Amino acid sequence: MRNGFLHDLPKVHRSAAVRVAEQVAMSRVGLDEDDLMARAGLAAWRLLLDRWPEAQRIGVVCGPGNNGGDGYVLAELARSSGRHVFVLRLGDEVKAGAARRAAEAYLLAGGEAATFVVDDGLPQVDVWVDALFGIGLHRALEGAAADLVAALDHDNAAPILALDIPSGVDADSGHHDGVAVRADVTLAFIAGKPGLYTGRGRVAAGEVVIDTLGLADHVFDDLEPAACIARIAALPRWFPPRARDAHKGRFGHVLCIGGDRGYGGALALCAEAALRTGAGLVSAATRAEHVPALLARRPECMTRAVDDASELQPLLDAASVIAIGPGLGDGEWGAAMLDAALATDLPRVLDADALNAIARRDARTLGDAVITPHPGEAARLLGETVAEVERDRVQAARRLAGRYACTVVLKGAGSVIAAPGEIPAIVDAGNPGMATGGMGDVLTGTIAALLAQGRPQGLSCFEAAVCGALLHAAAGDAAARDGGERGLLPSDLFPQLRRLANPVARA
Ligand SMILES: NC(=O)C1=CN([C@@H]2O[C@H](COP(=O)(O)OP(=O)(O)OC[C@H]3O[C@@H](n4cnc5c(N)ncnc54)[C@H](OP(=O)(O)O)[C@@H]3O)[C@@H](O)[C@H]2O)[C@@H](O)CC1
Ligand SMILES: [K+]
Repeated sequence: MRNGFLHDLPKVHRSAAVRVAEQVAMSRVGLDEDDLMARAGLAAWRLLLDRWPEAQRIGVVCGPGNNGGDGYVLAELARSSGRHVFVLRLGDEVKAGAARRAAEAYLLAGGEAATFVVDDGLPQVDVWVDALFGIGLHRALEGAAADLVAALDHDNAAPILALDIPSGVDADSGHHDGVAVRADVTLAFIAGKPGLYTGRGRVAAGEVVIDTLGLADHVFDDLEPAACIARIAALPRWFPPRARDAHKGRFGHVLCIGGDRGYGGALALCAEAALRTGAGLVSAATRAEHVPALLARRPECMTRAVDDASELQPLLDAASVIAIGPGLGDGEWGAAMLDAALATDLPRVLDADALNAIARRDARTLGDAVITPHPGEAARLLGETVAEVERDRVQAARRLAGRYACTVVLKGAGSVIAAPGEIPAIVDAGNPGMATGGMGDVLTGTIAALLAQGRPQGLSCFEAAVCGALLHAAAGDAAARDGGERGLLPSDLFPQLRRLANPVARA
């Protein structure tokens, strides 16, 4: 792995930044709103033709703003290409300017349009285009807009292409109140928006395609990105082949601590993930009763019985990175282990019961650490509700990173990684099959192993967290392709972790 590799990741921008970029482009290049709308409508029509070349009946739902304007441009292109096009609009008058001109051009050319009436239902079409609302949405959908979105959800079997953002989704946060279009494909204009990649917005967007509308990157030069997007395409650059003269001491020593009585499995998953992600050495410190099972399962892991913190000390002395939390429990034993781990200055990954303990203690000094909360743990760590965390996952991860002065991986659909002073990253991989017990333990071991291998070259906690969260999600996708999402086990990720961590060797 190389330092600074995150600089290459594609960036996404909030809607306010997109509007500034649009103004910069218009003033520098001499484009106007109609030009951009014409480009947006054309890009959408081309994508529709590419994805659904057989579609003859095309329905377009058009809202009152410029997102609707994009829809009218597409409708006219489809109509003039001989397709049967049907525009459904809301009762509202189309906003003056480019959107109204696009609507008038479609209607003057003889295009069909009707106002949506809930009792009439939806016409049968081959594809729907969602051009109700884009980045100008400021409130939850209600009335006819909500009824139309519900009809698209319940009374329609045709695929949906959303323009810019699925209507009802907040482009910046991905939040919606339960009423939002669920698209098969979303074509984002000018730049990706964070809300397309995480939380509910990720689910609503389906596949995301970006069209810059011909605007050069420099229109964003002075604008702080909202996040960068980590995709599987980055993995080969992050995992170059190992030096031929490498030795195990070069790849760090991960010490996994956890597995109070009755919780040995979580620690076994964490330790095996660290081994499969390429740590040079892996040790496990756990309750005596788990030692035989762990040794039998993975003799490569140096498993030790630890009853009190004094027995842990020699293991801490030998380690280069700590992974603590899986199966740690909420008893005195776990608390003593956590105290001993936090007393070192070793880099550490904290998960599960370690996070619950930290939330109870209100500790604020985690040092060189990665924490990997799911939304429930994040809510406890922040003293907020899960709904508050999920309403804007990027901001919640940033709040956590600020509060605990460490790197945060907020798990869930589109995991978000944040750290003080870093542009947050969103993982564009993973699937619902991964929502199962033990997946987090694998993530903890994966990140710890990357942290160990990066040292002493200086792979930061943030870099290891982004790389590890992507590797873990991509391994989950590969495992799901090989047998399906339902019934996917955390241990199914192990062969995939190894395969994905060796992309060059594989090619
Ligand atoms: N900017 C660019 O670079 C480019 C932008 N382009 C396109 O324009 C889109 C942005 O267009 P936009 O600004 O006109 O906003 P849009 O999303 O159409 O909605 C605004 C309208 O909806 C209304 N409204 C809002 N919420 C509502 C609600 N809950 N329920 C009901 N009504 C609601 C709101 O009314 P208001 O609240 O202001 O009274 C207003 O009338 C963008 O996503 C992209 O597709 C491209 O053409 C190319 C370049
Ligand atoms: K839309």
